[in-house]
Amino acid sequence: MDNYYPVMLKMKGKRAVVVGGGKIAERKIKGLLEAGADILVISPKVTDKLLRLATDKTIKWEQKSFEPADIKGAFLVITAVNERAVNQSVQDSITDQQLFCRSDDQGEGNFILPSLFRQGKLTIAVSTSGASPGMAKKITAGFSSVYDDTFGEYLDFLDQCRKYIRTSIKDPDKRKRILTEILDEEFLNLSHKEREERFLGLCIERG
Ligand SMILES: C[C@@]1(CC(=O)O)C2=NC(=C\c3[nH]c(c(CCC(=O)O)c3CC(=O)O)Cc3[nH]c(c(CC(=O)O)c3CCC(=O)O)/C=C3\N/C(=C\2)[C@@H](CCC(=O)O)[C@]3(C)CC(=O)O)/[C@H]1CCC(=O)O
Ligand SMILES: NC(=O)c1ccc[n+]([C@@H]2O[C@H](COP(=O)([O-])OP(=O)(O)OC[C@H]3O[C@@H](n4cnc5c(N)ncnc54)[C@H](O)[C@@H]3O)[C@@H](O)[C@H]2O)c1
Repeated sequence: MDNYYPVMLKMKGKRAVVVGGGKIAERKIKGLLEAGADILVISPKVTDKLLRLATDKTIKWEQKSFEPADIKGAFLVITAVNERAVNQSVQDSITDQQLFCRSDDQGEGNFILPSLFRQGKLTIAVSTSGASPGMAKKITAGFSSVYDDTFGEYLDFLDQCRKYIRTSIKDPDKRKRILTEILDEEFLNLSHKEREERFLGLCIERG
């Protein structure tokens, strides 16, 4: 089997159409919302949560059965309908340029979704290539004890340091050395102030 090719998609403002408004659609929409997508749901019925999101205009909902015109111009389409024939008609309407996930039949779409763990800027995506979504979920659940809030703050610190180094230190070897040194575990357990002091010290020593 060919492996899937993992990517991190920019979805901000991009049209994502979700066909179906049940439990599975709700779960897929959660991830799309976190990525700032422009979400349109096509479904005769939606869950209470999706109804609230539609009422406060966080998502758009057209209360109707699927028709091919609904996905025209969409960047990404997910179908999660409890009737195979409807999911098939969505698939039949997809163009070669559209990203398409078919929730009831892995082999038929051109992408699948991983299970996600997020902590600040850290995202860990786990896929079993469709072998066992339940196992993917079990694996991601294990990361919460390893990467806590402190790690999220540390990653923000690394982000700031990297931006500073990229503009202030011209020598690529020095850059690389400092960027490697701030990955040392000792930094994780320092306070924000202590981290900044250690970092500036390193820049002076190595720079
Ligand atoms: C990871 C996660 C992400 C998400 O949904 O956002 C996700 N499924 C999750 C859970 C889950 N899904 C299912 C169960 C019941 C147990 C079981 O069947 O094993 C559970 C467990 C549960 O709900 O606890 C049933 C199921 N799933 C698919 C099919 C159809 C098929 O296999 O063809 C059927 C049978 C439907 C039926 O019976 O008719 C297909 C897919 N599900 C995928 C993703 C993609 C592969 C991911 C991978 O690489 O492993 C893929 C291929 C396409 C896609 O949907 O993207 C999410 C965990 C979220 C979290 O982390 O909380
Ligand atoms: N990929 C996954 O992670 C995963 C997990 C479990 C189940 N599934 C599969 O996903 C599908 C959806 O499951 P669910 O539990 O959300 O079902 P559900 O019954 O809760 O929801 C189905 C939704 O489809 C809508 N619908 C019905 N006919 C429609 C039409 N013609 N046009 C548009 N919308 C229509 C319904 O109004 C409803 O909102 C099922 O096929 C299920 O087997 C996928």
